Amino acid sequence: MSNRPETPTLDRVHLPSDLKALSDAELHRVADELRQETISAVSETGGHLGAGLGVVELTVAIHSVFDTPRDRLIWDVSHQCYPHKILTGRRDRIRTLRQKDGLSGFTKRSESPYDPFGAAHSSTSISAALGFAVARDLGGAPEPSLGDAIAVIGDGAMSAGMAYEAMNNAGHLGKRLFVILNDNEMSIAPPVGAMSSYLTRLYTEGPFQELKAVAKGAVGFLPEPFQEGARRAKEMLKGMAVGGTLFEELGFSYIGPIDGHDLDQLLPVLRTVKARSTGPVLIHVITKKGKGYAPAEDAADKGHGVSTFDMVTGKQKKAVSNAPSYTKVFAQALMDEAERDSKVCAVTAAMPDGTGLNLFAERFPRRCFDVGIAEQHGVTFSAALAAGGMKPFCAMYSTFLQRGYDQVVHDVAIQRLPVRFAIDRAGLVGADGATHAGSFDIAFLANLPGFVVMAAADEAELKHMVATAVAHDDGPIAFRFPRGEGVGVEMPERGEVLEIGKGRIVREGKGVAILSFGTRLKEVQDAADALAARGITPTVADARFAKPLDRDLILKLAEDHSALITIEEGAVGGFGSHVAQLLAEEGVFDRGLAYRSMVLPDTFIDQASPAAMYAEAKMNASDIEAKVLEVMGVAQLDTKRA
Ligand SMILES: Cc1ncc(C[n+]2csc(CCOP(=O)(O)OP(=O)(O)O)c2C)c(N)n1
Ligand SMILES: CC(=O)[C@@H](O)[C@H](O)COP(=O)(O)O
Ligand SMILES: [Mg+2]
Repeated sequence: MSNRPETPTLDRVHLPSDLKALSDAELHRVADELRQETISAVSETGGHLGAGLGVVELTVAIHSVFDTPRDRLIWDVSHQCYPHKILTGRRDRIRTLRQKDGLSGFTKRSESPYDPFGAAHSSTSISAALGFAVARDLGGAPEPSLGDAIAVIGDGAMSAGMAYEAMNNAGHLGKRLFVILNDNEMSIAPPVGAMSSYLTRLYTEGPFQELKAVAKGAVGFLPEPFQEGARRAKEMLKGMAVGGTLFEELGFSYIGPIDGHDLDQLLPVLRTVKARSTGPVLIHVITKKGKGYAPAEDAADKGHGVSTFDMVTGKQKKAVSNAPSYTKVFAQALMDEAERDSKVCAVTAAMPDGTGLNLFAERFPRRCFDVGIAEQHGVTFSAALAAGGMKPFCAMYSTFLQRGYDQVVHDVAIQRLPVRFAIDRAGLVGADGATHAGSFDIAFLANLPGFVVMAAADEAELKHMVATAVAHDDGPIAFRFPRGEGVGVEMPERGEVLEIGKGRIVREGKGVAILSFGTRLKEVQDAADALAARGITPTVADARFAKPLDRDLILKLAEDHSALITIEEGAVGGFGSHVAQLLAEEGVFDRGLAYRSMVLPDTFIDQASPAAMYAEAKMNASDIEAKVLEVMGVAQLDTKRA
């Protein structure tokens, strides 16, 4: 397979409107070439491969039947949108995916009119499609004017409550709306839960084969698709607990299941629903994640997320690691603790591999719970596990915990329940960009009464924080750590229980103190080394806790130095804001302390490498060095104290 495939038919397609001039036979060729082009592009960029390969035919069919961008097409999560981007005028930039100044790996309103609604967190597509449908019917008509609304949502995303909230509302409103359920029996990991089993039953039981046969032949059910589809679905469900498909109960016409890789099924079904439908319709499409590329199809994760790879062998080019990843350190530390304490248990919301809990699940299957994409439920479930006497570790990415925030406040914090939040992907994450940045958790947790909020400065600190969290039974506690590998520090045999609300001095200096919260500590140390060459020797401290603050340490640093700088991998409103509040309340500013806080800027930073993103945020070692020089300039260093 050459790295740049021959794509004579795809080359004729610059925009979706070009598809309309093609015969169905030519559309088949477009789909085949689009698949090769997607594989080729991702082999150079890395990214989300399997999901896009699974919707190649669906993408061609939707764009050839519907009239995008007037018809609003909304991809749920949108990690499957690369073929869509290739067909919608972005093929010339597709090899810049997920890179600085390149195309986003997700749909993005600012990138193209063919991306009417951005996404990257799951299960928002039906709500968005319904909003467009209602805006259309109310006469809201920005350019291009509003046509149909189509949501494509995966079976994994259908585990989240939000999808049902939207369907409940859509069924009630009865608006013309299309939901395409892309069922590939995969989330990132194999999907879990009763809903997943339900979907499987819809097509694995006998009647599906019958329906499939009807669909394959003369597509005989099409003249009256809704009635026939509904009738068959009901037949299918005879003997099951419910009387019709769940979707019908919610007010949708149900069509399917149909083979999502067969354009001869997809095209007539979509043409028919477009011509005839008046209300909400759910089209249940069966696909294969990774379809058409053996290394993806054969992989356990179906090629969900890959680094750059060799197209012929599928072998991914992974960077050599110098230290264990924070995720692995967390998982290992938690397993060690669980070995000693049978109350330790763990909760993930559809991210077992990403959070390292796949390892925990292998060792302690009864104490590990994958709740599906259901962060809200995951948090409340953890709260009740804690109320029931267990020691739950609710392991979530910072960005996804946002979805469970009310539950964090209402179910955990107010009830002062000892849920342990292991917050992975804290700070800027790189190629996934702004939607996945873990920017806000310090701010949204440290303002909650009774919460303990920690950030690990390195992997040894992370191990201590896991031990601290196990021991802390008096209310909620959170610890955050970033994506990627640690700094390579020596690891303690066993995590040590830290004193709550106490930081540590890392190096003694004078004049300026830098108080770090989290893994910027390494950059701070590098900056301090560089400053030493100029004869400037800042004190460096690791706060460990944003809540409760180490008041003694902070006030002592303020007392002993002329200037204080705080730094954290989070947005304004977090650690630095709490320090500033303390300093103000204690009248320290009145006594002339120069204070600066280094936080993420008040913008959403687009995808790039984490280092480039932190450079944009002005938070790398050179920026810290510059900040020290700046603050020394304005501090008019008190020589007595210096
Ligand atoms: C709220 C939220 N939680 C978790 C994720 C991480 N995530 C991204 S894709 C994915 C699996 C989605 O599965 P599915 O919807 O079936 O799509 P597929 O990849 O199978 O096409 C998960 C868990 C997310 N994007 N959003
Ligand atoms: C689309 C999505 O939300 C996930 O696939 C995410 O990109 C995974 O991120 P990590 O690579 O950091 O696990
Ligand atoms: Mg899926």
